[in-house]
Amino acid sequence: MGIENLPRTIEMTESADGRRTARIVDQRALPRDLSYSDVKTHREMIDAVKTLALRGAPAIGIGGAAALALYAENESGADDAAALLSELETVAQSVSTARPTAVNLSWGVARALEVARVAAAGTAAASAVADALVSDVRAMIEEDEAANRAIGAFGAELLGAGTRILTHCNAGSLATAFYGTALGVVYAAHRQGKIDMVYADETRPVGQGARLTAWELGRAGVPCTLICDNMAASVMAAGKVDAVVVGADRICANGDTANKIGTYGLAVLARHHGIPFYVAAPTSTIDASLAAGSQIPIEERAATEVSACIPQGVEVFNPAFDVTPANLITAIITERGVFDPESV
Ligand SMILES: CSC[C@H]1O[C@H](OP(=O)(O)O)[C@H](O)[C@@H]1O
Repeated sequence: MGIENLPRTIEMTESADGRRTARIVDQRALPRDLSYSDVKTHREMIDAVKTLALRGAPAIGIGGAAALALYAENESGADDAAALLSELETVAQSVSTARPTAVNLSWGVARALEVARVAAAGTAAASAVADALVSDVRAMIEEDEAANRAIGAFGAELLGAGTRILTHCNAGSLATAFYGTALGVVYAAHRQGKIDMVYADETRPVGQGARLTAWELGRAGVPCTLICDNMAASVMAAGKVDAVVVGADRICANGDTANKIGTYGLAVLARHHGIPFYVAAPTSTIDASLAAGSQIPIEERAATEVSACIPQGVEVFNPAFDVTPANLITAIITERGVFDPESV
């Protein structure tokens, strides 16, 4: 067992019929089945992101860029580079708004659009633009894994022997191209023999912790105890947690951080119990255009995610994320190093 047992979350390949394909792990089927979906159009990618087949901030950033590459290779009938670029400007709008909170999605789409613009400036052939888009998605995948391994290394330095971590949702290999951010810290520290236990919050309502984090850690051979979200306080009070490490979907200029709903509560609990609270994220998750967390758009999802049996006439509130203020975050771990939240 080890991280080599983990699947690659997204890869650009070709299907048997020769069409360009983004092969993704269909995370909706885990932990029951490890199955893959072959995404061939930008609308299929939008659907994969909206339905959480592909999820996790860095992973959907790569998916967003792949959507433009798939459009260019499989859908466009443009006669030349200029016409294709014009079509991609429209496609980019629909892809980048598939989910509002993780800045990585719009970051990945914007990067792809710039790759297309640069390619189109140097060629009249639409096929050359498509090739450039596919190549850059592959580069993005490699860069993301490298960033995660750097985050892991920096994060592991913060932890001592016998560390017990609590984490929330899935900021693991499945949320990225490979290796993960918060779980990247866990994997690096585990390799150094520092991890005694990882408490994984189930993470209501969609269960990314139970379905994905516990599955990943099991395959990687990392000790994991699954808990309900409402057990985190008691586990901390019992002195069983040495550090909380979570991912992020958007980090503002002042260090306020959006992450899976329930993260803010963990930060308050950690502060009450004197436990360090770390956010692990690549710099592509930083949105310096937003001054503070109050400006972060918070996705609200379907009521049916909360419960299958909702009494007639009962309202349901299902925000998928919340914002942790910078003053509750001990440090933000990026591929460039560890930073105070206010100076990230
Ligand atoms: C490193 S992934 C960041 C972030 O994305 C997850 O949200 P979702 O499962 O809805 O895509 C969760 O907030 C992770 O911490």
